[in-house]
Amino acid sequence: MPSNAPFSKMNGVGNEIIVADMRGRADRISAAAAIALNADAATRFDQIMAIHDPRTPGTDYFIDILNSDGSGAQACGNGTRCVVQALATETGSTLFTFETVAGILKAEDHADGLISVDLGAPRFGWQEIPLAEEVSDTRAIDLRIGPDDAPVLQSPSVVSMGNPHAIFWVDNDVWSYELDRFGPLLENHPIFPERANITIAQVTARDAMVIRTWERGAGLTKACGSAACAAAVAGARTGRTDRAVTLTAPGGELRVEWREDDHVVLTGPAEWEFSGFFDPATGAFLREQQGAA
Ligand SMILES: N[C@H](CCC[C@H](N)C(=O)O)C(=O)O
Repeated sequence: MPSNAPFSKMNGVGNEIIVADMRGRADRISAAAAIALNADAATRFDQIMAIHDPRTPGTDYFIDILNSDGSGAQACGNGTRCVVQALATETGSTLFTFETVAGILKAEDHADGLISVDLGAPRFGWQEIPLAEEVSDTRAIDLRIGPDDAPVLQSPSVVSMGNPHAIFWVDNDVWSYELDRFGPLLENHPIFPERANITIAQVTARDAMVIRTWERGAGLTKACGSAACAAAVAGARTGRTDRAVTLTAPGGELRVEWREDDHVVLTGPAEWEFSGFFDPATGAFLREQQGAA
């Protein structure tokens, strides 16, 4: 039976992340293990970032991403920053190239303690997001919540950052919308065959917005990095904002730049909380005592 694997509980502006060290082993973290870890208050998480040995020359590691419901995700910006911080502490390197199921991404640990992740180019085609039916303009799709003549949320911009996102633009305070009630309906709406991450965004300046996200497979989170990227890109694409934006999520601030070369770069902090060992098959874990050898 494979032995336990080391993990660290971390967060990226409040996005709860478990970084699991699966290097040197062939097994994968099971959905059951993810669900068990999420059921314990000490290890409750939004995503697990599992670091595996590299599969492709030129990449440092392969990263598997699991949501707290056990499903897989293709991208996780905040989690990638946590991975960078863990690996930078271990190796002293500051530049990393990761492979995920969505492709290759590069990340950098800056001297000021912030970490940048290049999530690559956004995709706007309806098949790429994906949507269930042909939509010619993904800047605003026909989808609403609430009565037809007085919708509460409507006409989201949709974009893939490797994973599917819908951004609903709102005029009022983002806290005045019942995202916990609408989130599950929108995440699972038939227009999204692979479900979607749902964000409400209030633009407050050409370079600033406030966001809240209901994550696919994880529910309400304090921040979602790829959603911040999707919101910034959709803001610029619809003429609401410039291409460099500071986004305030419930857990803190993230900076996103949609560069002229089409790459989207997310910058923010990462924070270590505690470490331990867990069983990737069952999720049973032991917390490392601070100061223990
Ligand atoms: N928290 C993550 C995104 C997780 C997305 C996941 N919920 C999905 O199923 O796509 C982030 O910082 O980008």
